[in-house]
Amino acid sequence: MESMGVLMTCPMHSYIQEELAKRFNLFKLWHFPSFAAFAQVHGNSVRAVVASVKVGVDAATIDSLPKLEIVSTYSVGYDNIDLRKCREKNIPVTNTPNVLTDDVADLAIALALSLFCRISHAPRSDSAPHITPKLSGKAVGIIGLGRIGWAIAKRAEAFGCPIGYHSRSEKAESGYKYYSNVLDLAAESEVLVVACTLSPETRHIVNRGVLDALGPKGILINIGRGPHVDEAELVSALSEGRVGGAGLDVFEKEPEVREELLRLENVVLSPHVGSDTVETCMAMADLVIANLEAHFLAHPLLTPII
Ligand SMILES: O=CC(=O)O
Repeated sequence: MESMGVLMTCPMHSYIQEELAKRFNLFKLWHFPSFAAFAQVHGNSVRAVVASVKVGVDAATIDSLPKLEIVSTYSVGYDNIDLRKCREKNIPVTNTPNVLTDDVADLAIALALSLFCRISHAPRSDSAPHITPKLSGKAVGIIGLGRIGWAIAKRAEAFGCPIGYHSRSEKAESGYKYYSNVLDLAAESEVLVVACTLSPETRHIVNRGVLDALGPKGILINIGRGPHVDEAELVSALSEGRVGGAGLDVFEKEPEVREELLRLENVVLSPHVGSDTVETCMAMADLVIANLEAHFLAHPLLTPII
């Protein structure tokens, strides 16, 4: 498959770059001055695009690559891939579900623990008492009970937390309390976790009303996508003490992070690293490659979205 042209949209973990380069004719878009400059010279050679959360694939990119056969994103989320255009052109799209579920769920719990226990604010000496709320037993509300939401629920259950959730439909088999309305879920939660996929319907699913329902003792954890939360409203709610705290791995205008969030005391931030462990980066890379190989060998795709 060495002759198959594969375009990476942005730098990713060195393992995926090396493994793709061993198997395909790899183009690294960031080595070119612009996409237009790249497409003019190599556009006809690209049979596959490997995207990621940082740089997806829009309609114009797809239209500029006449031989494009498949898009494989090195992420579980695919909100930055133009699925409508891919459908129109019969281009399959794959993602990397399952392999990153544990890491993202672990990070959600880590952010909650860090906020409650104020780990990064703990004094170095015992000059001042460091007494904080505890996570164990707090009511946890999860927006989106998919694979990741479910894994977060299992972890929170181990902390003795009662679990509620909101999703498009009830999942009675979970045994958790279902809320058809996010406001009601927020009102009954002490920890509200965003774990749904981003779509026009879930954009700003956490708005001023939801933040006020969560209240001054509640904390918000977002390991989904930045635009799930109305960030301007979150900043106001945090500054005015209308919400207790926030643990955020994702931001509305990544990679930018609002100044106010960097200054607030009741906030813990991580730079969209939910799946960035060594093991998971390798597993995600292997899945991207397995999908590309399956496609070029005309085998069934492992994790198709469309
Ligand atoms: O955000 C991370 C992913 O979608 O994989």
